[in-house]
Amino acid sequence: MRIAVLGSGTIGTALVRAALSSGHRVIGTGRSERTLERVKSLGAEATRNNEEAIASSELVVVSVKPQHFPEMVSSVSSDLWIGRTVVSVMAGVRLETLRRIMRGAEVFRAMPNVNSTVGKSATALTGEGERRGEVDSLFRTVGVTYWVQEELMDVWTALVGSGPAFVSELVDGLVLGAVASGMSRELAYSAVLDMLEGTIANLRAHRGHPLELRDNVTTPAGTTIAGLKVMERRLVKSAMMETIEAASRRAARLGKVIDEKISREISERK
Ligand SMILES: NC(=O)C1=CN([C@@H]2O[C@H](COP(=O)(O)OP(=O)(O)OC[C@H]3O[C@@H](n4cnc5c(N)ncnc54)[C@H](O)[C@@H]3O)[C@@H](O)[C@H]2O)C=CC1
Ligand SMILES: O=C(O)[C@@H]1CCC=N1
Repeated sequence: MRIAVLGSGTIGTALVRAALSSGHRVIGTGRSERTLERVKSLGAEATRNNEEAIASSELVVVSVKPQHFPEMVSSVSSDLWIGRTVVSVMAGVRLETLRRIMRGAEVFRAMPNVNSTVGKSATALTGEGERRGEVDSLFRTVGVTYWVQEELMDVWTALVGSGPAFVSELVDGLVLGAVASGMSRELAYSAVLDMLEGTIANLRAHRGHPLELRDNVTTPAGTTIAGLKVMERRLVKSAMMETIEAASRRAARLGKVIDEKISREISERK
């Protein structure tokens, strides 16, 4: 298949790589010379011209930032979408919005995460169409896939899309705590990553509630309960809950704002 990736940034580049590794022919677009050179160095074609990329491809991945989407689609002739399969990885932007601007295309949404750059994304997919299998295969090249109802995309975006940033903040906090207690940053960082990997393996092996693992670690009058008391006093769990809710609300808001811009764009075209 011939695949176009519109906006070859962090996620777009991971998908260019994935598509090439699956034997597809790929054309990536970007605005800067640096982006185009990077795409070429991976073995794909590169162009600034989104229309040229769409016209020559069966499957089109839209991986520009949501804020750049209205401007990007306004520079593309609406006829070009007819008969294409389009997959948007943009946060918030709804299928309904995509269908309205890309008449005649079958549209899907995907929400991967930055771990796609190391083949370890968990990607939510939604939408319907004949190329569902090909869309699934593309994202399985960068990790695991889950087909979900569109209603879940905003919270998925918060939990899994933004999740690596939240976990990185927690990792940084743990490392700094160890540094404050006298450990070198380098040793602490390596130790935290090993501890996280082990904890994930343990949670997956036991498949119970995470609090069962917590209780197995927590010795009466021991070290863990001393730390847990601080987490409880500082409302860490509550903060994590609010973090996911805030990010999810932001995804929904972004979708609404982009939908309004696209509606204006369509009425101006008429
Ligand atoms: N970064 C992440 O962890 C995740 C990002 N996403 C979504 O993926 C999309 C891309 O995000 P990133 O890769 O982080 O952004 P990025 O900024 O790294 O990449 C976007 C690329 O699009 C290019 N671009 C902008 N307007 C363009 C146009 N008119 N034509 C061609 N190229 C254009 C930019 O120059 C840039 O290279 C966003 O919509 C975001 O919501 C989804 C999941 C995770
Ligand atoms: O922060 C963002 O909006 C994007 C979507 C998910 C991860 N990064």
